[in-house]
Amino acid sequence: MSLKKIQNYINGVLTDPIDGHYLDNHEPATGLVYALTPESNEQDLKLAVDAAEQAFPAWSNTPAEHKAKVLNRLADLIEVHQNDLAKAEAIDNGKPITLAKNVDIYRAAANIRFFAQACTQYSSESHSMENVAINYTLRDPLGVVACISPWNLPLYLFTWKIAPALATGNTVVAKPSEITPMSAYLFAKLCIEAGLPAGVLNIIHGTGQSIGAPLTIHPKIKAISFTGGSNTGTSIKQATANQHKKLSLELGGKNPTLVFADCDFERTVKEVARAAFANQGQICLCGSRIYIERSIYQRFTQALVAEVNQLTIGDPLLAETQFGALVSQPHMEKVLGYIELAQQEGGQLLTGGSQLEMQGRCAGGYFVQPTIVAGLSNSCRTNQEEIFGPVCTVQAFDTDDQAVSMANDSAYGLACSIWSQDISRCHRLAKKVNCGIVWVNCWLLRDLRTPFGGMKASGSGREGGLEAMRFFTEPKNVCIQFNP
Ligand SMILES: NC(=O)c1ccc[n+]([C@@H]2O[C@H](COP(=O)([O-])OP(=O)(O)OC[C@H]3O[C@@H](n4cnc5c(N)ncnc54)[C@H](O)[C@@H]3O)[C@@H](O)[C@H]2O)c1
Ligand SMILES: O=C/C=C/C=C(\O)C(=O)O
Repeated sequence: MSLKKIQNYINGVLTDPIDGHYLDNHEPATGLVYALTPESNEQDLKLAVDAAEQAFPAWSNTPAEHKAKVLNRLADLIEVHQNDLAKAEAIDNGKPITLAKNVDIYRAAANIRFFAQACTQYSSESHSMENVAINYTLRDPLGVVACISPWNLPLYLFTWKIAPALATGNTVVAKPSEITPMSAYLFAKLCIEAGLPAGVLNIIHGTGQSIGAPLTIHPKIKAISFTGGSNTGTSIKQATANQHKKLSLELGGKNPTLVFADCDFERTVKEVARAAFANQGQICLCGSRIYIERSIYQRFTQALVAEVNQLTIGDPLLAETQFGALVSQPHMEKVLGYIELAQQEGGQLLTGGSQLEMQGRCAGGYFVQPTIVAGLSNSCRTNQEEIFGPVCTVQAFDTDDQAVSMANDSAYGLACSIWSQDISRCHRLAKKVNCGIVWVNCWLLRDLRTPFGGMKASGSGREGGLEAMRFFTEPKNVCIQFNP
């Protein structure tokens, strides 16, 4: 069987990489190579950046209504093709197809629609100095911007960046993860069908080393919106330090979940399990450090284990599957290594702990049991390092202050969830936890208008809603004095 070759999308055309180099693209559920991803080089990159540069004057002067029309057409096409896109995402990433359809693909269309509308409503501020002068603030697009995205929510996080970048009049060179390139490739075809002008969006495939790093330091790139690991974020910061580019870095997490005795018990068990294990724990927002008030610790952990043990684990392509495969063999090995470490550090497995041997089509897949570890202190590596897989720890706390200090005892600061019916307590703690996103009695509930991002090693800058519109534009104040 000949393998499907993914193509770059440069200047409005699907193109093969110039020197013909490809990487194997594995299906995580089977371990088999099913497609080839371009390992593009700097010549491909030059074509993409030049195309974006040439497209910038016309696109940046396109009326908002027209940009909105094209973007809405793209969102419509995502919806028309939602089943195919969800299937592609499940094959490429290993995530359950139902999750792909209801979260990844649904939200990809929603992102594009949101920013299509936002650009028609975005207006600049003015500041009157009574009868002396008026200031108004221009918000101009930046030029050619880079959008670099990871493998865990491939199309969703891709559109998370390119939708606001395009809506504000920038042109884009985007690099999806080389591990999950398929949905971005299919998306390129939809861009052509939607009539997005050539060069406005260019999608270039390849590794971080061959394309990611050269893209970030390219002198024509004015801003970088990056989602990925904290170490990669640091490299980008260092590599671009003397170039004065605008940077938005959405990085890793090691998110605390705080469960109080007065929570709505049954619902909290279900949601805390979902927060820890959705997408096999491969969401930067997953709650992987679970802190439980001591009076309910035993009952809650037992119920959590029971909840996790009844998850339907299996072929990502089956509608009933709730828990699929990890994204790659190296990632699976990393996660299994952490499970080993957790035990060396003195942790006890309450459930899980091993690779799962599957039957039939999925026999060679990268499946790891959802794993819950107890008995570890906060300071051990298992509780300090991002595992980014189906592994969480449980610990007991006695007081609100102790819960906050355990939550904040981390290099990361992305998200926290708090489960209690005492809303005053939730409000008090929400102010005290050091992270960019706090969910109270919910997790991953998203309003696209809200600021999204983290503190400390979880990144700098915010995207989402107005924050994204601001990131992708340069404010320029114009002060006009009236005739004295
Ligand atoms: N904060 C968030 O919103 C958020 C969302 C999703 C994932 N993440 C984080 O992403 C990580 C998992 O994703 P990953 O393994 O794909 O991350 P990664 O950092 O390895 O890769 C992310 C992207 O950056 C590219 N890249 C790699 N090295 C580069 C370099 N030197 N310069 C420029 N680009 C480079 C990759 O090819 C990929 O496209 C986890 O740490 C997770 O927490 C964060
Ligand atoms: O893995 C990271 C998940 C990011 C999610 C979002 O950006 C979002 O929910 O908007």
